[in-house]
Amino acid sequence: MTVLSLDGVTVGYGPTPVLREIDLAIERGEIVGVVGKNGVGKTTLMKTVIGLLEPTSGSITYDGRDVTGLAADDRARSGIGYIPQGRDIFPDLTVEQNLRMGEHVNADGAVTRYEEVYDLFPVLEERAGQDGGTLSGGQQQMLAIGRALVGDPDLLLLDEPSEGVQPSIVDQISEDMRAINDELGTTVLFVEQNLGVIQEMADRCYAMERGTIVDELTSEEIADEDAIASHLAI
Ligand SMILES: Nc1ncnc2c1ncn2[C@@H]1O[C@H](COP(=O)(O)OP(=O)(O)OP(=O)(O)O)[C@@H](O)[C@H]1O
Repeated sequence: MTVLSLDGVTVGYGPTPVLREIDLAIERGEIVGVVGKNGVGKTTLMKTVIGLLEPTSGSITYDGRDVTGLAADDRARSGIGYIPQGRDIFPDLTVEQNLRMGEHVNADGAVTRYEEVYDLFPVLEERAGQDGGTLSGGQQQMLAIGRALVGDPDLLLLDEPSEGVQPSIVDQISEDMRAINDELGTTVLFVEQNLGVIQEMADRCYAMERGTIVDELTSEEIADEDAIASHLAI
């Protein structure tokens, strides 16, 4: 079943479009990557899906419902979680307080997943009383993922999870995302430039250039470094 589709979406920050005529479809349970060099519009795509930018034309369907005009907070409550580039955790709040922030997007009666978050990331339980700003980059990324999971999303959007994370932890983040997908059934759409993360996480990828989708890569093509390298900033 298709959980998210964009049909002919054109959007920008002013009169000039940054994304033009974007078509994509994500099936329930998939992990789909978006690759492309700096400035092609990957973050803009994420912001459009979560409702921070309104398309000038085209439509967005989530869970069988047209959400093109739906406000960002309503989209979050309907199950779209977002982990922004740079994570945006609250450095002066404790780990636990940061996680509690995730509850604010919950619809009344939604399950909050503290136990599952602490099972996935035991370090967050160990450091529950510590300020978020004292965690390493990788732990902050775990906290940002945990905060989004507390909101009980069906679809999780993740913007450059490997950025600012030391190489030894980067693999761990990819494995954690696969575990979240497997165990919680969460569908994932992520932006990434790190080849290893893309190869570890993605079932398939969309490749972007200058505001449009120019290619779709299968898992076989993702495994072939030469096929994917032209879409990355390396
Ligand atoms: N707030 C904004 N106002 C105006 N233009 C913006 C804004 N944010 C991004 N842009 C422009 O939109 C285009 C796409 O930017 P976007 O951040 O979506 O790219 P990206 O592929 O995510 O890049 P990166 O890999 O560097 O994060 C760029 O030309 C950028 O200058």
